[in-house]
Amino acid sequence: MAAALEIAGLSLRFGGLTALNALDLALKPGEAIGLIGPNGSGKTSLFNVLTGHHAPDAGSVRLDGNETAGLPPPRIAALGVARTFQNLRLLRRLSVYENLRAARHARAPWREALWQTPAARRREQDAMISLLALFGLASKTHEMPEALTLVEMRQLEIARVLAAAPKLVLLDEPAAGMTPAETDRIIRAIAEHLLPGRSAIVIEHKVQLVTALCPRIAVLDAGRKIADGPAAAVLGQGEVRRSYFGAASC
Ligand SMILES: Nc1ncnc2c1ncn2[C@@H]1O[C@H](COP(=O)(O)OP(=O)(O)OP(=O)(O)O)[C@@H](O)[C@H]1O
Repeated sequence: MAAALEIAGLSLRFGGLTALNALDLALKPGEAIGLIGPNGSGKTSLFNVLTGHHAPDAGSVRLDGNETAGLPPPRIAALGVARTFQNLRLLRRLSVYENLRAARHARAPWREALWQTPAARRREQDAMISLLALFGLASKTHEMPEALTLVEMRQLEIARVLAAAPKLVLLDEPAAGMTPAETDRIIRAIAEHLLPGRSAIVIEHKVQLVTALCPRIAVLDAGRKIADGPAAAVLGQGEVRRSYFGAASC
């Protein structure tokens, strides 16, 4: 089966610091992979290259066979890559509904946003409201993001990703700051609404979330991939346990 995402020999440097070092990683269509590694191991840098926020120093990124490395972020978003951020990036001056609509139009052609017929605008409104309802936000449509709880903000971020109808989803610590019960809720929302039919990379320090969502895990350490395979096997490897969980847990 052709890869949905194929990363080969990817390197990214910041001056003398190598954030990504000759990284290879391939995802099949519909595959969800967990990406773990200690702080500073290059996880967010990889997302930044995949979304076009950093141009790599070497290597290639192919999305459905199309080279995307070095393209600007709007071009990559238009090709179907959407992400969430570890430190939420909601549009604070826009309502919940407007946040969702802006995310949809980040992928849809601008002409579509400008020249919508009243019927098309109504259809879009209905679709956006249904999406908010999926994430338990129907009663918050006109609220500003600051009025939401942390879980609601993260639900909105995930709804924004879904509104962009992406092929590849990049989730950066979607349960950061959440209690175990809240983490369970977000796991359910991601599993039921976001992952089906899409490829995904999930960065997360919480093993509970990674193992619930991702049958496969890759591990980065100092910009290199040190393990990649079925979740249970990878988490059981001595090198991974030493690098990720610290010597105490070995
Ligand atoms: N814009 C930047 N300029 C300079 N150095 C950077 C920049 N972004 C990241 N780095 C460095 O690149 C390395 C990889 O950082 P990155 O944020 O990708 O790691 P991470 O695995 O996502 O870490 P964390 O789990 O703490 O978010 C780190 O040493 C970091 O300090």
